[in-house]
Amino acid sequence: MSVYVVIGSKHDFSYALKCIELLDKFGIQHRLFIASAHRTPEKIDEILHLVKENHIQVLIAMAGYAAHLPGVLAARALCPVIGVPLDSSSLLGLDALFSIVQMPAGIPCACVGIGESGAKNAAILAAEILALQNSQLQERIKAYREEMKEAVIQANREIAP
Ligand SMILES: Nc1c(C(=O)O)ncn1[C@@H]1O[C@H](COP(=O)(O)O)[C@@H](O)[C@H]1O
Repeated sequence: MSVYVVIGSKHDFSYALKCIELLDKFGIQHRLFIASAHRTPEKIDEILHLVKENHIQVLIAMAGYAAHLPGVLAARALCPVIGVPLDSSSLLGLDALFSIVQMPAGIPCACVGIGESGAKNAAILAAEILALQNSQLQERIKAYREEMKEAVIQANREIAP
């Protein structure tokens, strides 16, 4: 049970961390790569080779600007790819969002929201996909939701004890 996380630049690292923190919480193994469909197409080949060799079931790809990285990975890998649009450009992630979400029919790329919450949701969505075949992981997702619920209940107690 392992997920590869690919970021388009070292400058995207803080978003990758948010995602990886949650993958760790769910006990999902992961490996992080920095690779760009534009700048390092050879590195993409290398990653895709590892995806196949290691039977990776989900890929998470994060990029800002014209975010071709998730779509290129989706075109070449058979497993689901979750794209995370990042707000690194002056268009605040709208450019990346459209690049990821508007894939032509035939090559889907899942797309979560822009930035940090998207990075977190990508990890949770990956966990949900993997949990289809793993009841222990399903239990961890349930526990995570319970934790969130508790946090809201606690916050209510604090404002209206
Ligand atoms: N969108 C892509 C791709 C790609 O799609 O191949 N490669 C890098 N990038 C993005 O460019 C932004 C600026 O990168 P730099 O800060 O390195 O110039 C990053 O947010 C990266 O994800």
